[in-house]
Amino acid sequence: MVQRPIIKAVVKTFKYFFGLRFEVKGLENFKVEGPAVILSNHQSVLDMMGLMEVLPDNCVQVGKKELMYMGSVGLIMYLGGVIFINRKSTSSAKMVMSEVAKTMVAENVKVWVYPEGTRNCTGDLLPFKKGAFHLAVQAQVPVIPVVYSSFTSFYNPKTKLFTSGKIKVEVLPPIETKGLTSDDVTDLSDRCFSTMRETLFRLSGHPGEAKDSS
Ligand SMILES: CCCCCCCCCCCCCCC(=O)SCCNC(=O)CCNC(=O)[C@H](O)C(C)(C)COP(=O)(O)OP(=O)(O)OC[C@H]1O[C@@H](n2cnc3c(N)ncnc32)[C@H](O)[C@@H]1OP(=O)(O)O
Ligand SMILES: CCCCCCCC/C=C\CCCCCCCC(=O)OC[C@@H](O)COP(=O)(O)O
Repeated sequence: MVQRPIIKAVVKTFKYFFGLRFEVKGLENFKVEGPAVILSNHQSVLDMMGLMEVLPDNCVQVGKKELMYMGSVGLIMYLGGVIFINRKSTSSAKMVMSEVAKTMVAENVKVWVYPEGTRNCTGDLLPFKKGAFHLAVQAQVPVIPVVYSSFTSFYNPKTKLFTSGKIKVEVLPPIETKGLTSDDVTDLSDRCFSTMRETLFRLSGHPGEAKDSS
């Protein structure tokens, strides 16, 4: 898909306009052979810049179906291969995800999912939805967590705070799912949640947590 690198290159440039800097660690963790499910925290539309900053080749994202109707932006997402799901219908979303489990393996594609299922700019994580973990277990592919530090020091839509800022990004080591079954989904989700929350607090200098000094 020739359009994906073009979308990535264009969206990446938006950071200069918004005064955002990214400091990325762990990109080598994306170098797993074959498909994988990538998970990340989701704070705001600003995440689209963070997504493009690290997006590996051959990777599509899962998005809510309402985004498809956002005019030309929806069309660009469609052309970029975004998989649209209906969050209001668990059965329809599950059906789409099980198709994705088959095609990602057949076509060697990585799938990026926001397991919180919605934007959340509180400086913490929302409880994870299960879809991404069922997907990884059904496809028997690793899960790769990616964590972005909290935006709260420079971005808060409620108080209309929006200044320039630095976002720390860490791509964590892959977590294998080979041999896991649907009975293991809750454990897998809990494990990813704890690891990602710990990393979020470390990267953001959350009170009571060791602040990342780099
Ligand atoms: C110039 C401009 C250019 C712009 C270009 C930019 C391009 C980039 C675009 C990027 C798009 C980004 C979009 C971001 C979003 O839209 S985030 C919102 C959408 N994403 C999600 O919602 C993903 C996370 N959600 C899930 O995974 C959910 O689980 C979901 C599948 C949607 C189902 O929702 P829900 O029912 O609310 O979830 P639960 O997790 O509570 O599940 C209920 C029970 O069902 C079981 N379950 C879930 N999934 C499966 C499955 N696949 N197979 C089997 N069973 C499943 C789950 O275990 C629950 O049952 P139990 O309680 O465990 O018994
Ligand atoms: C003041 C902020 C202005 C920010 C503009 C930043 C520009 C960023 C680059 C890309 C252009 C727009 C792409 C739009 C994609 C929107 C993805 C998104 O964030 O969808 C929200 C969805 O996940 C969850 O929705 P809800 O939180 O449940 O509703």
